[in-house]
Amino acid sequence: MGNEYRIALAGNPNTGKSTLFNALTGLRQHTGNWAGKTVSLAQGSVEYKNKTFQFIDLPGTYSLFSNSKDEEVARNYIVFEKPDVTLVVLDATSLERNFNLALQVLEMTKNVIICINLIDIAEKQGIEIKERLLTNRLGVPVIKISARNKIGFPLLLDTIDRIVTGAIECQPLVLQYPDEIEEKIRQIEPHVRAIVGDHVSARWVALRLLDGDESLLDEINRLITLKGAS
Ligand SMILES: Nc1nc2c(ncn2[C@@H]2O[C@H](COP(=O)(O)OP(=O)(O)OP(=O)(O)O)[C@@H](O)[C@H]2O)c(=O)[nH]1
Ligand SMILES: [Mg+2]
Repeated sequence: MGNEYRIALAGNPNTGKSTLFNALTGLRQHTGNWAGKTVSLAQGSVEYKNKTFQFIDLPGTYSLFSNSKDEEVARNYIVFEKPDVTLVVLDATSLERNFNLALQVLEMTKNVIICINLIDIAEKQGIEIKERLLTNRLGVPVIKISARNKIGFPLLLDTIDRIVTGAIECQPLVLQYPDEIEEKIRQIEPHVRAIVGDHVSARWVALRLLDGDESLLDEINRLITLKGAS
């Protein structure tokens, strides 16, 4: 299945992930105007340039730590299932709040596209979004879309295609923490890398360990045990 790629949709609740998913895949997954609607992972595919893009609609979450089952589901999918590309869907009318999750995803995985959705509403409100500047700052493609009006889809599909073929190489911004934390990361990271290898970002795991994320440790333990048994 060399021509099949998995594309995950992540984002805050109510940013239009399921609307985008339905519009792209033609599947009629129920969407609603309230938070936390998506609980199971809907999947649907799109054929594009002799490739199959398998889209996975992740639950909407405000962060990707271990605060809830939904956060764990979305986080585990991005980190351990390793989709070929992760789309982060943001609400153009509340970018500042939405970027919190986008920055978390950039710490977790490399191949990311930031989709700034609800651009129709933002334009009506006079909000100007400089996607080129954002692309340069974040090191990954930033695309303006309107899922409901199917605006921006050709560029989005083409950008996915160019990432999976290697024509675009994402170089996500590495967030710098205060010196004290960076020093701790430097101490922990090599030990983490010895355990997780290149499969998961060692810097991200080190940060989560510093944060005392025990649920993540349990998940890594579970995966190592499974791997050892197979
Ligand atoms: N005006 C406008 N509304 C949109 C657009 N995209 C989505 N919406 C609306 O935003 C609301 C939320 O959309 P959903 O697709 O359910 O959002 P979601 O991200 O899947 O939400 P959760 O599953 O709860 O995380 C719905 O009322 C959509 O019709 C858009 O481009 N423009
Ligand atoms: Mg949804």
